[in-house]
Amino acid sequence: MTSQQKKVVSFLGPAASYSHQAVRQAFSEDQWEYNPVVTIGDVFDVVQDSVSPAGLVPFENSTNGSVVFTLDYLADRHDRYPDVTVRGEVYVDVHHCLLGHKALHHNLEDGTEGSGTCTPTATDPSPPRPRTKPLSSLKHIQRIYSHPQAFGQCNAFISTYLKGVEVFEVSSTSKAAEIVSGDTTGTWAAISSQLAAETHGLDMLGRNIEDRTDNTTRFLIIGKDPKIPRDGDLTMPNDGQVGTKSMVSLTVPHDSPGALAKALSCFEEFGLNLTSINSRPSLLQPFHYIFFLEFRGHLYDDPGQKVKGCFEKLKDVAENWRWLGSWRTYR
Ligand SMILES: O=C(O)C(=O)C[C@]1(C(=O)O)C=C[C@@H](O)C=C1
Repeated sequence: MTSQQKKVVSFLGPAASYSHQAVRQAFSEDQWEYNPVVTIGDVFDVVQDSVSPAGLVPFENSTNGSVVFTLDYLADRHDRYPDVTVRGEVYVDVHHCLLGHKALHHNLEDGTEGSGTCTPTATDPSPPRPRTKPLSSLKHIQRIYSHPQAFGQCNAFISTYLKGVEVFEVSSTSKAAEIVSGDTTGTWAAISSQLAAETHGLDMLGRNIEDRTDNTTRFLIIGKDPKIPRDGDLTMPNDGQVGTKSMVSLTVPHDSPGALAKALSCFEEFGLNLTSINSRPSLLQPFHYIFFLEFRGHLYDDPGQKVKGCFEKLKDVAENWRWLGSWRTYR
């Protein structure tokens, strides 16, 4: 297939981000052109504006929770993304590395000294133990760069071995590696992937520095036309499907006792199993919320009319609600 015939999938770049790795898992490079963009908002923009029929965004991490940037775009408070729907999901095992430049006079003992435990304080009497030790001295490190999500997944390592080091939040983990590759002082480090170390020729100062071995990020595939990517367009096989999921966002009358319970009972009534609930400020009034519900079921593969039945009921109890997509799941 020539590059002109390929469809475009957009994701949070630059190359070597975890989003890029998720794209490689789900979209064959034979059929898809990979388009790294700068922010999660850019992914929504190019999908809504039909520049790209598919996009991929991080949604939640098993250690650090929801990716609030993505929830905020799905909340679509300014009606900027009326046609964007979720079309699929991809899971990536996330193993972070500390990347930078080894100290010139490097003494291994410098980096691994201490008991590997963080000092207990009044606010954190039993701080978590890091799973791994640095691979070389970190005494020279003065700055660490990464995506806010990645910092939240490596608390124990940072608070034990990089205490007091200045933290810089950037748009992605691969952006962090790119910035550190341009460092001429040799004192900056990035929390990023093994692929980013190879891409930017950085030294590995720490490996598997995430707090938990089961650290996993779930990404959502978004599209505009519900037929793209249509079943079978993805490299993900049709076989191996374990079920379906859908997502809705909703607001309920704030001063009506039981309003949220009534909305949730619509799912119970039709035997639809909820798999996640998130909320973000609605920004209509302070401390009012928009809720995001995911459940097992598919709007267009709905033999018992359960999803349609639930949505009919939801119309009566929700103030506002929106179907945000239905997709097949593989785990
Ligand atoms: O920065 C990246 O590499 C991303 O793809 C973003 C992101 C996220 O926002 O969750 C993805 C996976 C990891 O959890 C850390 C960062």
